[in-house]
Amino acid sequence: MLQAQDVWFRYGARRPWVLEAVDLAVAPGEVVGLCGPSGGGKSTAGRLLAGLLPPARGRVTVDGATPRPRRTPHPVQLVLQHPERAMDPRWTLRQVLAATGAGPGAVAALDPELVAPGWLDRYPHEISGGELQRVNLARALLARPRYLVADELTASLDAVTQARIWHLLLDRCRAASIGVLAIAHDRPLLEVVADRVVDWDRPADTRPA
Ligand SMILES: Nc1ncnc2c1ncn2[C@@H]1O[C@H](COP(=O)(O)OP(=O)(O)OP(=O)(O)O)[C@@H](O)[C@H]1O
Repeated sequence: MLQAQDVWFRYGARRPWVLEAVDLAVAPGEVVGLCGPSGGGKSTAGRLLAGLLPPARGRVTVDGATPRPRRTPHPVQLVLQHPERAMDPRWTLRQVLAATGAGPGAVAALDPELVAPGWLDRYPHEISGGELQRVNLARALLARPRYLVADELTASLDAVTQARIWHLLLDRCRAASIGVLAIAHDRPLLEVVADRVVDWDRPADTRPA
């Protein structure tokens, strides 16, 4: 189980709380949708769950334990909306994928449905946005995560590409019992892809400091 228990977080001691007493849980193989208003703290929660930010109070646990901060790869992988921002533009996609520590064999053996072999020697700007998001997803899966946090994974893509990427993600996560937290504004999308949807109805700017 990926769990946030009574988690509090703010970006600085004088800033308002972004997360207040948050509880969230994702079971192995479960797909949980997280929906809510802009600025409500969904992406912040995703970063805490992936170990990129520490809670001020409360606990984040992965299968009952608190992951060590520098343990690589982290058992919770975060996949963001803009893959190009998460990749070095001077690296080929083969280098990007190899940097996970997976090794050239694992990169070459990637499912061609996810990453076409012909893309590997191209640079990030040499494939489309939807194709690059597939590479980004492959990169997260190469880290052999127990859980994935998909933050607006397909928000800037057309409907056909969205469906293709979600199909690939759900297929692989179900096969490996990887739990998924899917963050999105698009509630109808979450209703299709998730086993259950959690609504956050707490815009940050209405909360006291
Ligand atoms: N690095 C940061 N430093 C300071 N404040 C931040 C930082 N990142 C986010 N915030 C603030 O924290 C609050 C929550 O932001 P967050 O991105 O988690 O919300 P969100 O629900 O994901 O929003 P959206 O749906 O618009 O992506 C916002 O008020 C935002 O301005």
